[in-house]
Amino acid sequence: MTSISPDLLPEGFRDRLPVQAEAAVRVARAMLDVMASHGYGRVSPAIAEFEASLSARSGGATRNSLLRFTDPVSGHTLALRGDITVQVGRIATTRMADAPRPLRLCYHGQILRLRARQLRPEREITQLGAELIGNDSVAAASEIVTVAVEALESAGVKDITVDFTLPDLVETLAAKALPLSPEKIDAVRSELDMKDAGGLSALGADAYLPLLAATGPFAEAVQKLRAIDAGGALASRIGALEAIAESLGDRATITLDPTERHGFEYQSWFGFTLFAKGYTAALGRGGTYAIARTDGGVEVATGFSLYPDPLIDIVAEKDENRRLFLPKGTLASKAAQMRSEGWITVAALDESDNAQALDCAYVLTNGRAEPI
Ligand SMILES: N[C@@H](Cc1c[nH]c[nH+]1)C(=O)O
Repeated sequence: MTSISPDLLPEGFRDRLPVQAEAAVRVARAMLDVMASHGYGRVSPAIAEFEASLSARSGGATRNSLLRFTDPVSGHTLALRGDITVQVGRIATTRMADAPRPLRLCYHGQILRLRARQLRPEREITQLGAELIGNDSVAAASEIVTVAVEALESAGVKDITVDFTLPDLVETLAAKALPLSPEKIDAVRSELDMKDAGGLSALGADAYLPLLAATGPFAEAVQKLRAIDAGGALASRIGALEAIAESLGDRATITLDPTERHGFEYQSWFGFTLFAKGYTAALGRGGTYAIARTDGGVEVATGFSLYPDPLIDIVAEKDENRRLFLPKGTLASKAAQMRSEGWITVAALDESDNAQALDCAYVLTNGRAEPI
């Protein structure tokens, strides 16, 4: 493929050409079909919204990552969406506030980031996911993790790993079992996130050091976490993680990294990241969270988002070429028959059209598809 001139598109944006664009649709279709089959109704939120409401719902952390602009029509600052989950929350608590709970919704679209991230140079990213609104129980988390894994499987992803985390672990322990002054909570959280033992000691938070070791394959890591669990503050969390893990069975490898916070800006007691063999970056993320309601209350929810861009190129590469060249003069009825048999027909418009040049792997010869 010809290289792209750097001034054709801004950094981090890309066009998909035929084979990749088709693979993107197929991957999305397969994943959305899984969500639909579990009862998730599709919503399609707006690409841009008022910046103030979008960032208020995004949990401060994403405010600086939104791409903003002034709308010449309304005069307001708008932002391009950076996470469709937040928009689904807005829809659920406004226009669908009276819909029965639990409310199952799914979505698919492009999101935008102001800046590229270390492992992801893209700024326009495909996001696809499901949100279960009105429930953040173990049953809800088990369903969400299962649907997420099934959605990845539907796109041909194998050797999936689900990494569990406890996003509010530090707050939970700091409340009583391992007391911390409120101003230290954030600092301890970020040292744990960076796995920095020295940093923790410097903060006088040695009691939190063993948490760094409670990481790895689920069964062992959960035992370590239980051994640390001062005063049983985490007993119900540990039980919940075990129940979710059990519901997954041997469908995926499960690991635990209880102090992982990165990317879990608004999740509450449960979070998970999806990885798969052959992919360096995470393919998805999810967890439990709370959505602000218009009456000042909150509503709990559980959901996941997948980021399928890296697997689209792989699916595209594996694509079998089913393009069949139809020489000039082929009967329309024959062409229709070949399409109904699953062929992609490419009709010659004049005698000079060439099968190979038109990327066909087969030519219709004596009424049959013959490989070139
Ligand atoms: N939208 C979140 C994941 C998520 C969905 N629902 C709950 N959490 C993300 O992309 O990081």
